[in-house]
Amino acid sequence: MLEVHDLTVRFGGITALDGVGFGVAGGEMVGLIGPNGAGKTTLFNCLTRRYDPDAGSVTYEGTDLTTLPPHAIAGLGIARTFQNLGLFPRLSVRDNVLVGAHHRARAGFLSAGLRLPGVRREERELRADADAVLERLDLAGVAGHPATGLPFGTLKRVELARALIGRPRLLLLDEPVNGLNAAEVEEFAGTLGAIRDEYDLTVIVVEHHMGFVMGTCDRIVCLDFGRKIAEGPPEQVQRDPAVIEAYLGTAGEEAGA
Ligand SMILES: Nc1ncnc2c1ncn2[C@@H]1O[C@H](COP(=O)(O)OP(=O)(O)OP(=O)(O)O)[C@@H](O)[C@H]1O
Repeated sequence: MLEVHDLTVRFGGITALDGVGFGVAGGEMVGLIGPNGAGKTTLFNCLTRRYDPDAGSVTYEGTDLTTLPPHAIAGLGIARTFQNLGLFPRLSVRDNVLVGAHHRARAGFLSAGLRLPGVRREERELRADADAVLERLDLAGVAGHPATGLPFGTLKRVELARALIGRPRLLLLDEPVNGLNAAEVEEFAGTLGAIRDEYDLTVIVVEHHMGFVMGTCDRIVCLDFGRKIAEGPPEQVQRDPAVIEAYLGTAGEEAGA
């Protein structure tokens, strides 16, 4: 489904990604790990066209993403969540979720302004979809509540709901369990596993919480200083000397164990 080939991104003197390559098959859940500054978010930003790579390619179902404008990404079925939540504090939970469906709305400026019947039908459909996603993620009770003031664990689920309403086939999760307590992490892992099947998703997840990554992912790719230093099944990557060395000194605070 996705083929990352020889991807290189430089910021001035810093090489954030240095010839990184790996593939992701449809239906897989791949964990992207590595110490702070390894290049994980930069890689996500290349997949969603926020950054232009200096070299390399990203092929998604046969299309080279690097040739497309950023706004085309959602329409291809790629959605992401953000490490620090990208929600609008004053908008209700439902409206925050609906923001994730913007590329599905077909109505133009004029027909929307005139509120033609087709526009009203489209709005009804999107609202019904939003309500279904909210219900599925146990958010129906806070649908009308502004995002501000809600517990962090709830906001993380709102962020996931907003990605899901875009009907993605490839879901990119940036530190989805960061800041959650142990019980919330376990619950999120269970929800994600179920949703992955229900929505037929392929998932790439960046996460420092090793228990979560190793327990939920089929395969792990580990970056360090912009390079891929290991790739394989969780049990193999966990034992990889290069991975252990990369995490030495930071393992205690980052492992989230
Ligand atoms: N827009 C930018 N301008 C300059 N340098 C950047 C930019 N974005 C990332 N970097 C640098 O690129 C390197 C990789 O950063 P990146 O955020 O991708 O790492 P990461 O693995 O996601 O780290 P973390 O786990 O802390 O989120 C770092 O040295 C970072 O400082």
